[in-house]
Amino acid sequence: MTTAEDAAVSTTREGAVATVTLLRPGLSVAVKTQLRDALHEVAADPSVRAVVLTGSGRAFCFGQDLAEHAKVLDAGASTALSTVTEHYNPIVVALATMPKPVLAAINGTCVGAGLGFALACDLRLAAAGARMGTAFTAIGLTCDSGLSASLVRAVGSSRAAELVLLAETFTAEQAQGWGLVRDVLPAAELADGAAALAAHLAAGPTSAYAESKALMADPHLVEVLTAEGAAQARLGRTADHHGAVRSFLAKEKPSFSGR
Ligand SMILES: CCCCCCCCCCCCC/C=C/C(=O)SCCNC(=O)CCNC(=O)[C@H](O)C(C)(C)COP(=O)(O)OP(=O)(O)OC[C@H]1O[C@@H](n2cnc3c(N)ncnc32)[C@H](O)[C@@H]1OP(=O)(O)O
Repeated sequence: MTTAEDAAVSTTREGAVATVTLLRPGLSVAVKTQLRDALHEVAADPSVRAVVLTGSGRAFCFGQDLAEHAKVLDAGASTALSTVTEHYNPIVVALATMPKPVLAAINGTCVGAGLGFALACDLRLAAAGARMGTAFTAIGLTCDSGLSASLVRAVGSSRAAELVLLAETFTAEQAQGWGLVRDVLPAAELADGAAALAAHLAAGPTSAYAESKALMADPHLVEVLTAEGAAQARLGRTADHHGAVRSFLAKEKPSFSGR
């Protein structure tokens, strides 16, 4: 039973629209498990006909909580990989296969697995100036949360390679120019803008949306997620990854040996 102070994710309802909010930007085990469970709940609820995924405060999602992750790495915990199979992958599959429209309202910084989650949604709105990025290679990892396929599908292989290999952040405005984001709104108007679009979709032909999503979905999603998990398992043991996480937390520039 999650008590109020433990709540890392909240779900609110406005008519047939459910809004799932990440209350913390770092994907800790608590955030991931509560997000996975919240998405399963709204997916199974026939009275929910559209879903909004958003964050709170300045950030949408920072990706894996690196402070928590460092403890797992230091402990050499074999559970580290299960986070991909038990947390990340079920969240992405829930978003991508939910039989109703899912909007990401990107209220602020959106990087790493956070970007993967946003791209697993059907539509994206973003706050003006929100920074987005892949982040993975900057800490010696590769894509997960389906991003190795969803980013290529969204922006093309050339730009996807640039975004993954260079791990530079980009703005919501740039994302809009690439077709990644439907609309960029002033931060103060994002929630209302997302609510209006979600309400419009919630009043629409839900079965037709579900069938359309199924037809347009990536037929290789599960295969992609499995391959990403295997790659993360290999990379998660590298000195580069361990060193980069330590450097990030120490606010130092990482150095990479290439292994
Ligand atoms: C040994 C056995 C191993 C077995 C196998 C292991 C498997 C390993 C793999 C497991 C699966 C991993 C899945 C990974 C998913 C991911 O998402 S990886 C990517 C993680 N995210 C990042 O790397 C992003 C890091 N953050 C940044 O790049 C920047 O912070 C930013 C997001 C671009 C924002 O920059 P800016 O606006 O300049 O703000 P900052 O000052 O940098 O940050 C503000 C505060 O927030 C803290 N913070 C930011 N990101 C994180 C994070 N990811 N985790 C924890 N904390 C974060 C940052 O430290 C600042 O904190 P304060 O200094 O206290 O304010």
